[in-house]
Amino acid sequence: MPIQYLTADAVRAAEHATGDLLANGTLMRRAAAGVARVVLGELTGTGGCYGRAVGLVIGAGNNGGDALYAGAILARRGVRCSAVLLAPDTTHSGGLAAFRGAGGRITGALPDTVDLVIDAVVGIGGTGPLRPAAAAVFAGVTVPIVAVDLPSGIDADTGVVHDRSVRAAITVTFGAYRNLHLLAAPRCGRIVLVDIGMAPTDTPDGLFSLTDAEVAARWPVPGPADDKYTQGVVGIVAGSQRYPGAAILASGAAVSATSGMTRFVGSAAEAVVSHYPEVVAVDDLADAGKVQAWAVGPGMGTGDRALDILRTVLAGDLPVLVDADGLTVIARDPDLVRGRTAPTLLTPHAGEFARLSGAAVGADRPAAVRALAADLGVTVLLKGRITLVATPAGRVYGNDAGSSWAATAGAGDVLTGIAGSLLAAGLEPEIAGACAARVHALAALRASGGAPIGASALLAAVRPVIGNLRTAHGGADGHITTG
Ligand SMILES: NC(=O)C1=CN([C@@H]2O[C@H](COP(=O)(O)OP(=O)(O)OC[C@H]3O[C@@H](n4cnc5c(N)ncnc54)[C@H](OP(=O)(O)O)[C@@H]3O)[C@@H](O)[C@H]2O)[C@@H](O)CC1
Ligand SMILES: [K+]
Repeated sequence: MPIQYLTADAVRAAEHATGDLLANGTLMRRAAAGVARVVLGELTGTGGCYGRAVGLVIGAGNNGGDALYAGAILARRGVRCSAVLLAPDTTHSGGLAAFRGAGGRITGALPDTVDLVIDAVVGIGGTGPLRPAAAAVFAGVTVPIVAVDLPSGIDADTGVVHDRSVRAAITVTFGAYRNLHLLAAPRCGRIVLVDIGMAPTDTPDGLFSLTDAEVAARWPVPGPADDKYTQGVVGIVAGSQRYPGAAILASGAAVSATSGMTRFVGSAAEAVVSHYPEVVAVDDLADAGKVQAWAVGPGMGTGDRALDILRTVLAGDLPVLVDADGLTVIARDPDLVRGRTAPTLLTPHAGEFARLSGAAVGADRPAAVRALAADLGVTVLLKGRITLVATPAGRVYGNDAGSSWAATAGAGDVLTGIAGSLLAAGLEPEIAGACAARVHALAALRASGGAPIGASALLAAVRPVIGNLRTAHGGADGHITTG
């Protein structure tokens, strides 16, 4: 099952659906126990709990209540707990009584020496940046911060990171992930999901991510009856004689991502074959031969020839991926793709997205990518540190790349080749996009090892990453016995 991320409203609905558990405070006690468990684990791992000092920053709502109950548990375990109350008149009363009763102290500011700080300013009820008083409390904090539900100052639904916001080492959340845990993953640190006994319902048009196990399970693998044609032949249209790089990278990625066959169309045919002799490369579309999907656009130019190729390919009924220069052509004439019934995947970066939609992506990335997908009636993959793939029906798959090393020239061409080959293998466009984004990100991480990389290094890591994913998730191939 994909991991689901909920909006604040959906979280509240799921909490309310628990009935008594919400009303009698059981959910909050469970949430607090989860926070305390994580904090105790951190303290234990860094020298022990007894006598250690923890500071709590408590806001006006239930998020503060979670932390105060957690503080009570910590205090009873010998942790010295001090809480700063940002809204003393509206502090959660039950939590405050429990905290005080267990020996917790209320202070005007965080003590100079604390081992860890708990951020309980706001949870899903927060809006906007940290207010100045809250920001002032965090200003000098250098120790790890454990965020309750979310790092305060980050929008729960859009993941917008306001200029005054918390950067957490660990985020402890409850019952289900919230949108920001994907959309602002780099600010959340390690995310711990605590089971509090609420069961969110599946929202088809929600936000999801694929687990590595799912990516491994969906990756096309040739079966005993397969030959080079049956696995899906991808046709790459990219690059030019003058600029062969995009052609080579996209074709190489297609060769690496799936077994079977890659065709190439373009004036860089000779250069492509010199790098990848297994590619069947021709200059003209008319000579291309049969494919099961097209991946069109990187470095192909934006002139009449590009328009002709796109017109021909998009008029057919095969799956088509369009990237880079191809997107510039489509931005001038969106009717080329609008209403297309065969699977169609557009893979813009932010600049290309703005050209296609007529406006910058803006703060609410899921909303923007959903709107463009719905408007054009095709699947849209918006590149970025958090790549988002939206279907016209509004379902979004996100992938946190875990690093930004893939922000390098030519990396997009590699993504085109991977996703194009997955389309040819028959994956739905949103799954092809999500799986390609995941493997692309893992390849960047593997290739980098902490140092800058170019797209060639990323491409070279694609095959080992797929192999590792499959091995790690039960995709081992048969073995040969001898003797
Ligand atoms: N329901 C349950 O039993 C369970 C709930 N759970 C927990 O409850 C959390 C949701 O609680 P909630 O709804 O009380 O909202 P919450 O996020 O604590 O605070 C909102 C208040 O803060 C204020 N405020 C707003 N923006 C601000 C800002 N930028 N900077 C500073 N202050 C700001 C604003 O108050 P104002 O000052 O405007 O009066 C607003 O009313 C949820 O995330 C989870 O942790 C779990 O225990 C599971 C069971
Ligand atoms: K918080």
